[in-house]
Amino acid sequence: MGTMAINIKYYPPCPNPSITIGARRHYDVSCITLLFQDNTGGLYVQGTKGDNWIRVNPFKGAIAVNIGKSLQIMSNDRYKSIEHCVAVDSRRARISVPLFVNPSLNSVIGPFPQMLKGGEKIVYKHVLFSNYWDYFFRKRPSGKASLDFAKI
Ligand SMILES: O=C(O)CCC(=O)C(=O)O
Ligand SMILES: [Fe+2]
Repeated sequence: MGTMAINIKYYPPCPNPSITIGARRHYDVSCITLLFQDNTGGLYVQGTKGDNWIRVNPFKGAIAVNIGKSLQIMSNDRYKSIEHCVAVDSRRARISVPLFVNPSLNSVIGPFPQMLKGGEKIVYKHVLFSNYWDYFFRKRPSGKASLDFAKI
């Protein structure tokens, strides 16, 4: 069984958005993050070539699903985690509610055999999730290089 954690985030209006950031660029350590957001907007994800930020426009009733680093390991890179950040708005407050779905701390994570195509090279070893968690948060703020911990 995994664990779930919910955050409730309030971003007040900010008079100077060009020199302020709501949430720094980072990856999530989770398997997946379900993100409920109001209609203010402000979430950006990194484009796949790593050179542009794409605005995730809020859509009434929609839940944004973000892949985290743990699912990237479990899927042997088939599902890649995405870097994201939050910009603030000069006039409008924003509320977002991310629900993080994580492996339990005492579980061992690694590529699922069912996820591997025939002959696919395994790129991650099995690691205790609590050790990976510690490593990830020692590498604050971004989690960017955290996959090194599990790389073969
Ligand atoms: O507020 C948001 O839209 C995203 C928050 C986030 O990325 C996080 O809490 O990890
Ligand atoms: Fe995040």
